[in-house]
Amino acid sequence: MNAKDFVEIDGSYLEGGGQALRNALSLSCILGKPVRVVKIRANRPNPGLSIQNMHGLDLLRDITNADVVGNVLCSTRVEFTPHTILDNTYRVETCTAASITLIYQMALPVLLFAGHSSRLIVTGGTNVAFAPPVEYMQQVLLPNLKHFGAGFDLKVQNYGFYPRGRGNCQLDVQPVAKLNAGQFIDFGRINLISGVAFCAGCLPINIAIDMKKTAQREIHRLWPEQECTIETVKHSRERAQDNGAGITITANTTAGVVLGASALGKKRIDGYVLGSKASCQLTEFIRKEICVDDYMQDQLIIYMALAVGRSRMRTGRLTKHTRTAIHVAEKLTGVKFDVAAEPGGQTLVTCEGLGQLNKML
Ligand SMILES: Nc1ncnc2c1ncn2[C@@H]1O[C@H](COP(=O)(O)OP(=O)(O)OP(=O)(O)O)[C@@H](O)[C@H]1O
Repeated sequence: MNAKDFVEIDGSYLEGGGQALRNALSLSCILGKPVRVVKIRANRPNPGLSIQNMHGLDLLRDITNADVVGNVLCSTRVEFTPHTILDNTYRVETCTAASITLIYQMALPVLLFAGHSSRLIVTGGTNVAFAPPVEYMQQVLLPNLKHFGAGFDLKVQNYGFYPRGRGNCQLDVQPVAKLNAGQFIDFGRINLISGVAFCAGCLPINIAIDMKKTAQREIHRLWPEQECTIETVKHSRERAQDNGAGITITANTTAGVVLGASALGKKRIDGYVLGSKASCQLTEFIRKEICVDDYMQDQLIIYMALAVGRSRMRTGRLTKHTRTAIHVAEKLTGVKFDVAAEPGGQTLVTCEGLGQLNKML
């Protein structure tokens, strides 16, 4: 491969985390364009490929039978030349608490452009810091992806937490002929707030109950009449071997908006603090009447770039993650994102997508 045949992505740009690498590699596979990612995760305390990135990279190599240079731990430079997208059952065993959802974040868009359905079984962490909790993927990403005509089925066999992981999930993906343009413009009215507060291992169910009560109190303080159902769960030993606790809550509106917020227990777990953190985040999104929450923003950019037609999302201030995702998508697809600040403090992001068709169908 000639040096000039690679599209080069600077992994230190803006956020400088793993997301630039994930988006660059996913787009490389879908578009069939070789990429070179340099200065990988330059702004992280431990730069270069993380274990999670390595597993994701190897997975995409297997899915597209790609030629890869630089797929070793801590590598700051990778060259990736994809071939055809192959549907199959893929297994990834991270043997750590590497985020399962971030590995899915990388592979999901690619498998949507396969010829048949695929299954992706991954072991690692289901609820770990700096990554979407598995409940967020099920309750927030899935309904948001439906706006693009895409979907998946995600089953959690085991929950896994830092440091040992040992979670296990199965993702089933049906391919699409194309992605529709996503419209996230009208807020509508809140019709349901719901969620799940969990604990596992030696942690008592009271922690989950504290999370639930605090979150409900915060919601009812602002909207006394609002229905807010939060399930409390203590995962059995069969389904979660280690200690862990967290809460994910979502708000659904009459216009089909789904916003999510979460909190994850770390060393000293206080159910009141976690419940308050997640509910304050969610109420902030609701008060701003945004249609895409702060975490979903960056995760939707790749779908907007590939869709047929003009996608629109009304969101809050753009995060660095989102601006990074836009930069990578523009560089690889050639599409242009328009970002406009709105008087109410919201931001309108629009993009005429590339109109990528699934060549395998
Ligand atoms: N609490 C959360 N809820 C939903 N999504 C989250 C949450 N925390 C992080 N994310 C998402 O996880 C991704 C994290 O990307 P980032 O580039 O920061 O990865 P990273 O921390 O560098 O990890 P790595 O380098 O190991 O890939 C982003 O898509 C972000 O929106």
